[in-house]
Amino acid sequence: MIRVAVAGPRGRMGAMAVETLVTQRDMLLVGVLDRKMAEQASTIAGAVPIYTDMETLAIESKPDVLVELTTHESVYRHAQSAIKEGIRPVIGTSGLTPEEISHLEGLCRESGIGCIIAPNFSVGAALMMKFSAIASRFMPASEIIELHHDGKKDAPSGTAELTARMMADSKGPSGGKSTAGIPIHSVRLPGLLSHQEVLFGGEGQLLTLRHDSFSRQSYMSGIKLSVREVMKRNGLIYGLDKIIDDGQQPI
Ligand SMILES: NC(=O)C1=CN([C@@H]2O[C@H](COP(=O)(O)OP(=O)(O)OC[C@H]3O[C@@H](n4cnc5c(N)ncnc54)[C@H](OP(=O)(O)O)[C@@H]3O)[C@@H](O)[C@H]2O)C=CC1
Ligand SMILES: O=C(O)C1=N[C@H](C(=O)O)C[C@H](O)C1
Repeated sequence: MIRVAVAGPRGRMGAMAVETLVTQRDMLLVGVLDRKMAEQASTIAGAVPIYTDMETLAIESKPDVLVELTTHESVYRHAQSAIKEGIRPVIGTSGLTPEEISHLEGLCRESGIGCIIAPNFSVGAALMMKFSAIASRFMPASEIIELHHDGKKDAPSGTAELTARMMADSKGPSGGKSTAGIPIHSVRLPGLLSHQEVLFGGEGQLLTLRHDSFSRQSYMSGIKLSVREVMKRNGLIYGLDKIIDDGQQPI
């Protein structure tokens, strides 16, 4: 049994993750981390206790894995405390800086535990990133347009940042390692959920790679896979694409 905790259980993603994880036969939801207790309850999803600090959650519920789905303001703090408590983070929250990711990588190495940061848990988005990395070797002039619902708090999206990083890495040293070379445009509108286009311009041609999430269900398989995989791995993995082997069964 993998003992799992979820941070951000009242959120759009966290609530769906709780619903999904409680149904998994090889997982036990042992606690949730919220910043306030629910109005009149100290448990959710049956009898799962609600905690307001990581240390108490760690001591009382002893999770193996923390699924982090809060905000860019709290994810770094939660991830650091989890690793220090020997809890393996599966981070879906966007907004970690490159410096914060490097620091978490060091903490994981020191502690000898795994951590997965997946700015996008949907398999389609992971494939879009892989294909974009390949395309950028042949068509280096490119720009990213990410489009999200108007409730999204951060910009640019974590998906766009990882896509740009993978594209820059794939161009080799001359392409640079920063995302700065690849412009990212952010659109926030009601009616949208999560969408991204990567445009590659060439002489008399345009290649467009596009991914759309129409429902947050698109992320649930990736969350389940990440919880299982983080138990088998050591060190920090950045991107769902790194844990989807070529030729593997559809997730
Ligand atoms: N990796 C992926 O595939 C996906 C990632 N995301 C990312 O996941 C994150 C959450 O998105 P979404 O669910 O839409 O956002 P929501 O705003 O709906 O949910 C965030 C939740 O986190 C809670 N929260 C904020 N701070 C804390 C804290 N310190 N401790 C505990 N809980 C806290 C909020 O509580 P309160 O209501 O009190 O503010 C809220 O309930 C975002 O960063 C988003 O970009 C989203 C979709 C897919
Ligand atoms: O806030 C969202 O909704 C999403 N956030 C993630 C991101 O920043 O890339 C993943 C997905 O795009 C949905």
